[in-house]
Amino acid sequence: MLKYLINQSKLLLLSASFASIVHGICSVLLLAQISEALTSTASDQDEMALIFAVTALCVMLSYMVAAILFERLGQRAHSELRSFIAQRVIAADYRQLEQLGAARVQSALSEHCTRVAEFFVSFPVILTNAVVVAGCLVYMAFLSWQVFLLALAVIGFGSLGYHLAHLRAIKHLDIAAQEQDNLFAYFRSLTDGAKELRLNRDKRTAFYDDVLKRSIEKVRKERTFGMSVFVASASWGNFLIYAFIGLVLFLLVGDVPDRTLIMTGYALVFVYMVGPLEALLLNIPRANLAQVSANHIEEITHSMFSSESQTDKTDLPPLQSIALQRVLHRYYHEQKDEMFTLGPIDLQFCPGEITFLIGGNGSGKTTLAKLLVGLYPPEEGSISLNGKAIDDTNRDYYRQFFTTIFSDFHLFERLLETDHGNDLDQRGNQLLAKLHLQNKVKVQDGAFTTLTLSQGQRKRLALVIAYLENRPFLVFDEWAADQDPAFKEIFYYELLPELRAMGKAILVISHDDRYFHLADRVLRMENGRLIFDHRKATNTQAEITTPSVVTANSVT
Ligand SMILES: Nc1ncnc2c1ncn2[C@@H]1O[C@H](COP(=O)(O)OP(=O)(O)OP(=O)(O)O)[C@@H](O)[C@H]1O
Repeated sequence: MLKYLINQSKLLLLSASFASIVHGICSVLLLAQISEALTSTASDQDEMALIFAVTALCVMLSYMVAAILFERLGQRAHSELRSFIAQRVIAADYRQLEQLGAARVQSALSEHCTRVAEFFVSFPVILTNAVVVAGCLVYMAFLSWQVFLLALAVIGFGSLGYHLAHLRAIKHLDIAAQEQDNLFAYFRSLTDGAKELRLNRDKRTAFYDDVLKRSIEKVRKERTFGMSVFVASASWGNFLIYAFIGLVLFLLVGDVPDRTLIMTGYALVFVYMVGPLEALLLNIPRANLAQVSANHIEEITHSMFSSESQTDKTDLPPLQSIALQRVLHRYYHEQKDEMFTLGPIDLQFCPGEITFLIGGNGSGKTTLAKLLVGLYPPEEGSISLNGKAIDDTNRDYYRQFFTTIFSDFHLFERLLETDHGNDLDQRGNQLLAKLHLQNKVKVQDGAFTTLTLSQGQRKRLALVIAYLENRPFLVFDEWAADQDPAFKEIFYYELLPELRAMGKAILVISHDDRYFHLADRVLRMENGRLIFDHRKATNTQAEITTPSVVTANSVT
């Protein structure tokens, strides 16, 4: 992931890195000049002052350029990551997304993105300071190769300790990153379960103490431990620096004739080098944290692969038929080690027909609807549209034939269809009046004026959108369950027949047995199997598996 971002902004990164390196080199040159000025007795002071001034100017300018470029890089990385993840989420197979869960996606889009973007803030600090330290070492080698060799030995020793600490710390940061995904799910429960938490004190206390607080604590503990290991290793590095300075000043240099002069030179280099070294040691953990987040984002986006080709805008041909042949879908419940199997199911749908899908809770009605509309690809069997088989290459195209209102439907504030023409507001408001919502909400500039409505009213808004979308096949999953009796009548007696008259194919998942007689066809499911299929128009009736389960009287 980091590599991808680095590749995306290669030129900017190269320029920023170049500016950082120039900054590091100029800083070391400045040091060399200070050292020379302190120890030399030369008479060309004016020339030295001029060179010093030019170098100082370069230090300032290169720092400014590097900082601005890296800030731009950080912001760009942040926005690119967000767009990248959002696009992957949009394109991902629906089932993958269901399995991944909203909390992990939220966590990737917010916290992990921020941490990766921070890499671009710590990167220039690391780069500049690495150059300063390297420059100081070169300067040291210039002063004495023995000291230089000792410095290399200390760096090697320090790096080994740092590497061992790194392995340990990363393990804990990984655990914290995983727990953070759970934490985001609990944060959602804070708002989604606001009513339940207020109504039940024990539940509220248990949720806060045993779930939320525990998770917050776990993230804190793991992250603190991981970062403490890094800080401890940074202190170890710090100690080594001072041990090195002591060794050089009191043992290596010894009692030489020019001791004061040599000591002044070394002292200056050391004092100058300590700051950058500390900054280096403290910023490397931040880069590591970014790497952990980048790995996490990669893992998440990897599990959101898309097996389908996306559809370009196409005009849909008239719907003639949709056929399901021996389609099958399984859900595996890992915790319970249980499998729910839907199918194999054979079905055919035609335009201008109202089909009711009925059956007990958990019998598989919604799952069948998801298979029918192409949200789930069949694990076995096939689906064909107008005689043409549907596969990964045309499933997105196939889905464009449907408008659905599932029980967990989502309303977008804007009417996002692109080809509504200029009269969108007018048509939207006419439909709002038709669905008795004209006093509650309006369509203005292609958007609803409010979505703060009752659940029944929100479902009517979803129906407005369904009318506007004007797709050939409509699927209503217990749409009327939240409607008052008067509007239920309107839905079943007026709206459904009107849609049928428009030539739409309609699948209504319903428990409203008072209206079953209005259907052209009734399907009943039980335990993932279609056990009853009755078509009124042709008066054909098929009891598909166990005839004793349903009697024709129950649906006619
Ligand atoms: N996303 C999912 N992941 C795993 N299992 C699921 C998922 N959705 C549904 N199931 C399981 O599949 C079975 C059928 O569920 P489905 O929602 O299709 O039933 P339904 O007939 O629509 O029920 P209801 O009338 O209560 O809405 C259930 O036993 C449920 O546990």
